[in-house]
Amino acid sequence: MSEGVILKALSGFYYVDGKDGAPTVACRARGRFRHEKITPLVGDRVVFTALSDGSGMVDEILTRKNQFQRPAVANIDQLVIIASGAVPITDPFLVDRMISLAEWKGCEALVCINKCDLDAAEALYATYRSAGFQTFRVSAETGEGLSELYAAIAGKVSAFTGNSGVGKSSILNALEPGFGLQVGEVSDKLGRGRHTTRHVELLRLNNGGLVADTPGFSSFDIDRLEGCRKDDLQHTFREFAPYLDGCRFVGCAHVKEKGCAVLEALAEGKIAHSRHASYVRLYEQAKEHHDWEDK
Ligand SMILES: Nc1nc2c(ncn2[C@@H]2O[C@H](COP(=O)(O)OP(=O)(O)OP(=O)(O)O)[C@@H](O)[C@H]2O)c(=O)[nH]1
Ligand SMILES: [Zn+2]
Repeated sequence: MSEGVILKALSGFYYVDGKDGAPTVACRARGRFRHEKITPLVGDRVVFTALSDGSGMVDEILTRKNQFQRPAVANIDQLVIIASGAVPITDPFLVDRMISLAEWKGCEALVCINKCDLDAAEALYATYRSAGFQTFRVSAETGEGLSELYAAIAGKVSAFTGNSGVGKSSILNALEPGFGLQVGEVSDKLGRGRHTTRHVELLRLNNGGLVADTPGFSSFDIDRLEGCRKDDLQHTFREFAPYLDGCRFVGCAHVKEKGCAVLEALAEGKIAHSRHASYVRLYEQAKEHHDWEDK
């Protein structure tokens, strides 16, 4: 028996990495997973048995560190959130929602601003750096900044996400020329075919990292932060942490309360306005959702 990672799931087969250059093994899952209603996921760390015909059998799924429903992946170490100050300009709210999702699921959030050859996006860069995130400025076009990004994903399991046309495929191709992912004009990509279900796959980098190929913001399960209650949300904004104990009222929502230490920090410029605005928007969503759900 060996240990490996599921890189791809397709038609009942799970493609498990062959460590140290050994070929990927196409495995079936033991029947008991079906009886126990457990579906192996891409990213799962598994124990498998190689069979004499070259195929294999997944015997055991090791405990997951986290899991996402859309795309269906497990054990993501970090979300690499790609943004751009050039067309198509990224709405910071979408970045903040992804960051909260990452924090909620227990993975690191990295912010990577692409298309710096066209626009350096100083404000975005300053916002995320000062909020305490690893923030990169890159250009898939010129190669600027890519070596820092490459180093940050070495040895980790990363999922790249970002609005359509921001350059996710271009960055991955520039990092690993062997990938040959399809890059398109923004307008071409809006046509038919873009909405067909895509299978997630983990791609292996030469630096030991694995990356999930490019799900867009819309395909990540971010419509609502699954299970994240309005009172939990404050903890997904890491730059609020130093102030959370300083509010006058226990259970302060940090929206418009008197004596709120978060709002004071906002007024003093210690918290970015766009970040707090995203918090308020997510807070309202969480409130509505759970009011509805609790009835
Ligand atoms: N100037 C410039 N153009 C870029 C850069 N990165 C990507 N592009 C262009 O932006 C367009 C979209 O790039 P993609 O890599 O296909 O974007 P994507 O994020 O993978 O898009 P989806 O697959 O729709 O989610 C292409 O025309 C790229 O050539 C960059 O750093 N600078
Ligand atoms: Zn407060």
